[in-house]
Amino acid sequence: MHSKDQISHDEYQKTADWLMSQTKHRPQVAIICGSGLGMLADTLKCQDSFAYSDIPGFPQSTVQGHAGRLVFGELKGKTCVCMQGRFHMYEGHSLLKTTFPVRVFKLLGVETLIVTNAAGSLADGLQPGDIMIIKDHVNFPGLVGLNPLCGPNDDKFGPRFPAMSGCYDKNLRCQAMEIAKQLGVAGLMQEGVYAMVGGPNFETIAEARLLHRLGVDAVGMSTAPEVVVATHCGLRVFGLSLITNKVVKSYEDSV
Ligand SMILES: O=P(O)(O)O[C@@H]1C[C@H](O)[C@@H](CO)O1
Ligand code: HPA
Repeated sequence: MHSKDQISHDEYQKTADWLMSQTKHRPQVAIICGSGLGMLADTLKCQDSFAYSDIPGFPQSTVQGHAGRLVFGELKGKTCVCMQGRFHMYEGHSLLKTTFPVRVFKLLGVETLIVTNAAGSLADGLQPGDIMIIKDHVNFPGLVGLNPLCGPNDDKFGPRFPAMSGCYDKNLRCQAMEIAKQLGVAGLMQEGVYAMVGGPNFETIAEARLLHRLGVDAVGMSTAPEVVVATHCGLRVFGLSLITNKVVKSYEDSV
């Protein structure tokens, strides 16, 4: 990593200070809305919203279906901040830029990060329209050193070698399943393992078979770097994948 790619603590703090000067909301929960899930932010009450282009230091979203707005407000009695649109490695952002908002959330006083994404299913039991509660992830870019924590460690955020076992909070996963049962939608939900690939191309059949054999249930191109950075700085994490497609695993099914 080049030193020009580094982001100083002051830069995160400046963005957090600017946001706190613009809104009275002090969120406990941050929600990153994946592709097609941005409408959740529209349901917040007493909204204050900011275009990413107006927020000092914030990266810009280039993906269709991502509005590029940070929305503060109340959701079921909790003060939240929602990202309508996230940053992906395949857009050309450095991993520190893709995860920039997570550290800003920490400085705003957020305690819990909810990550959502669109993902392709590799598991027989996960159909398009189902929701997977993420119980763990395989961070393929991270395994080969494409990790936002590479480079000098910022001790003010967390330790040099943070543990990632249990990074998806067990209590939150259990609560989500209980609530799904109460709402009568448990049949659409199950826990599973998400894998992040770099993208932007979708998987070859050989790659899909490899992921399946490795125990991956759903695959996408985001989320893992945000969760790594959130866990590093002590945020509690809950994650959901909205299954948008079945990944093609058979040469007979390919077009
Ligand atoms: O932000 P997310 O992860 O929902 O973005 C979607 C899913 C894949 O990462 C990528 C291609 O579909 O866009
Ligand atoms: N592969 C990778 N990323 C994805 C997919 C997929 O099949 N669907 C949605 N995001």
